[in-house]
Amino acid sequence: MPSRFKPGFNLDSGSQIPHLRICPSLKANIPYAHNVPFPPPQSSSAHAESANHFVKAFNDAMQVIAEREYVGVIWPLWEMWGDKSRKPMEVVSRFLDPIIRAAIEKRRVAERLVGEKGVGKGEVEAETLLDELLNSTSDPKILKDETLNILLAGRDTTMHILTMVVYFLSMYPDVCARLREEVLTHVGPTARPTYEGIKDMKYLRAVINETLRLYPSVPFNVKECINTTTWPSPDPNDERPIYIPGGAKVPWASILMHRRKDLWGPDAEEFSPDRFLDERVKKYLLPNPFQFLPFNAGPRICLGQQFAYNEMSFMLIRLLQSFESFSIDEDAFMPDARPPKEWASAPGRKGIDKFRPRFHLTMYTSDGMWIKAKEATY
Ligand code: HEM
Repeated sequence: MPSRFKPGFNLDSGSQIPHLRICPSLKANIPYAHNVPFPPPQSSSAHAESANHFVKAFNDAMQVIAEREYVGVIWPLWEMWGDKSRKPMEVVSRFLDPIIRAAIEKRRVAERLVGEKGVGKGEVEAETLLDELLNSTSDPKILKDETLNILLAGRDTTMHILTMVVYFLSMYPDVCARLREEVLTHVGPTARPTYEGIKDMKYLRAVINETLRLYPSVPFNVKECINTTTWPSPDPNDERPIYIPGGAKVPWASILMHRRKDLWGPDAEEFSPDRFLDERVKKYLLPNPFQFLPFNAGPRICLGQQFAYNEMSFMLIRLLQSFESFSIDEDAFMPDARPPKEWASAPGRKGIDKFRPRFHLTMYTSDGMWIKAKEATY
């Protein structure tokens, strides 16, 4: 890992989705900061290029979809002269379609072989998400939709939180040192983290949760009310309920709820992982667990929640085994990815943080997060 990151790295776990294994994108070029004087020559292999185009087109398509959400039901008027998602989706399809066709073909061959040996269909061992999906269908459209769905749900969300954890570790070296101590005590400097071991790492979970609280990957959400209903008034002195007509769209923002001082205490804007471990749990969180909703709740709760915790923990343990501290490389940020100067005097995180958050369907940092990492000496 350290050798790959040698000249400075842009943490983009999204390009390393091991569970999907649909794009061998580690072959794609690692991005270099705009101010690196002598970036090493970039690979121009066909695969590197198509993986880069795919990532860009996928992001562009999400931007279009997010804009449609902002505009609301009249979005088709905005696209009277053409479907804005068409071009990026063509690039996405050019990348994905051959992978899906190859997977279907591979499955056909495998099933023919197991059939000849007398083993039934559906018993082909699934190694990847696509393999698993192929156990249920060979319809290329469904396979493509499901793959893209999981790519969006499972890549950008996890990528954002990993990026933000590393950002917070750079901002708060004491948190980094304590977390690294936990990693070395529980896992050691080189051993492979296990599911059981990760479960015992309370501080790691607290760091991830505190990051999910302050910068949730899905900061805004909107649900549609199917039937007319009423909600209790949020004002305890007002007994009159709020009328919600059937079909009404109800937007809500976990990022605002997660930072409310009445719900989290006077230090709600501070990065303090201990709030998930000390007396603040009893005081603020336990009486009202629904105030912490990075994965939403109820029947549409994130299906990948546990997977995500595990994946992020694994990645962070591996990172902290290799590196002992991090610092933000402010000069490496493109000028428009830095927070505007006037934000410095703003209250709360806006005045503290050193990057400019962006949002389409999920949160992200434009131009990545530029961090310097100090290699571990143990
Ligand atoms: C930090 C990581 C993640 C966060 C913060 C996150 C957050 C969320 C949220 C807020 C929703 C609900 C959206 C809504 O209200 O409609 C959701 C849904 C979903 N997530 Fe995640 N997610 C994460 C990782 C993952 C991963 C790794 C996967 C799969 C590998 C995944 C799969 C899904 C799926 C399939 C849904 C849709 C569930 C449904 O509509 O019934 N998520 N996620």
